[in-house]
Amino acid sequence: MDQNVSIPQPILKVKDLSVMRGEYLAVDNVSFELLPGTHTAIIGPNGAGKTTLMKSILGLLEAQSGEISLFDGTGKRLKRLKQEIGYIPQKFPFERTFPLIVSELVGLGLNSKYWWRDHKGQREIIHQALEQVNLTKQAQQKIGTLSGGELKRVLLAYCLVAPRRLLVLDEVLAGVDATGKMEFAALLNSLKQEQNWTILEVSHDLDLVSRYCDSVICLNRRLLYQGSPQTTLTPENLLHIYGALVSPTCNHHNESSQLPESF
Ligand SMILES: Nc1ncnc2c1ncn2[C@@H]1O[C@H](COP(=O)(O)OP(=O)(O)OP(=O)(O)O)[C@@H](O)[C@H]1O
Repeated sequence: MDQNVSIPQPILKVKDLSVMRGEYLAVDNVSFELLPGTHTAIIGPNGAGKTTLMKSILGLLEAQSGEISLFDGTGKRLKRLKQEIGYIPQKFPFERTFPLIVSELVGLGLNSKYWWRDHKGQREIIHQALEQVNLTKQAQQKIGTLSGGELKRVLLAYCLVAPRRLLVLDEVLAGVDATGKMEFAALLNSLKQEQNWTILEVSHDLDLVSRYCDSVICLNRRLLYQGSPQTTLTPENLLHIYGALVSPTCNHHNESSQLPESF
């Protein structure tokens, strides 16, 4: 065996995780691992515990039992490493009259690694992030005036201004139009391929999941299936997961040549 070949270590390990929401066991004994540079979707019906699982991984909800190991970090080190996680929540409630403009919101994503830069350097990083999500024209716009889809892209730009190792997205494409979804998926794909970002995404869009994700976690409180889109998104499994006949419109995994070239 070649001693020089390094086996990639998981960036995230979840073991026997159970999480209560009030009196309700929302996540029941779930285990999985994520390898760096992969894009994984969590799918499942409403109320399946997807958001609960995400929030627990991020340390926003306490687990009842089980273990979560992120970047192999513990204690203070883990706190610092958490800066390397980008998170876009399902809901982003804010006061719409609050006088914050797009570029200011994106700038809040600069973590301590970039605060030492002068204003010009910071402005350049913010500009590049807005360019990546195609929102440079909205840079001076008040955040309360953005459309739902634009706000999602601003939040992605917020994650892009600092180097991340893990991007956690909770139904980030809900409310984004068809072109926007394709562009979003293309950007995620390039972050994964060119910068080795790991992406963990809750999604109800089985078509996009089947096109762009490397692996799928099917959840309904318990982890029902895990594997590639081809092996998990079968009609039999989907009937079991959703209790109804649903299917991705087609199975086009690995058709990455169809991705738009830039956002
Ligand atoms: N604060 C809470 N108190 C009690 N129960 C809660 C609370 N928050 C969520 N739940 C319940 O926990 C379960 C899991 O909720 P969760 O939001 O994780 O589901 P989900 O899979 O993300 O759903 P969706 O696809 O609808 O967003 C649901 O039955 C929900 O009603």
